[in-house]
Amino acid sequence: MTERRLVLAHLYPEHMNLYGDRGNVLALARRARWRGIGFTVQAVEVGDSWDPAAADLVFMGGGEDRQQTRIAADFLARGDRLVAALANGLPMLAVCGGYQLLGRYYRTAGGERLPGLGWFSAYTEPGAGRAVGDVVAETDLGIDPPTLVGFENHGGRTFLDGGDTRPLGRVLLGQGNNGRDRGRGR
Ligand SMILES: NC(=O)CC[C@H](N)C(=O)O
Repeated sequence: MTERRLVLAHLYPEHMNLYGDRGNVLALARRARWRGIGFTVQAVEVGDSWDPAAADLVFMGGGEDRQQTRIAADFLARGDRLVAALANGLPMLAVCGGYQLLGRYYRTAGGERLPGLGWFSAYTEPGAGRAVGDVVAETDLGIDPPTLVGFENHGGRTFLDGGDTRPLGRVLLGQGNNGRDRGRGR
């Protein structure tokens, strides 16, 4: 029998780990173990060579503006290959700062514009004050109950603006993408 094995690429674990985003990787590793699936985590930091096509899953966490600014150019340079792999069906979970940089751009609280990969049609502008606290969103993912529960901590307000980009859920509690349209994630 061939051994089943998943390779997860964890992008920028050193910088993009604002509030224990690494826990997502630990949960996936544990779930794989329960199912007898081998699980390898490949950490990818600024300057590391990495071929997205060799990964089965990609994870990227969030970061403060300073950390996000540190990794932004490196992430953008990986854009063509990563977007090609995503278009080819590679699943990616991106939290907050990682998610923001998959849109067209993220503007820091200090006004710097960090270009994103443009994988989906969205942009992020700084808001008045940080959105911090618990979030509950209702999803169409077909899960029972249909609610996702999490924690948010972001200064940026993300707006989905076209194409088939749809939010992950409708916010029942908290701010979500921008505090206005009730969307959360993508
Ligand atoms: N939680 C985060 O990843 C924060 C992302 C970004 N620096 C913001 O404040 O909006």
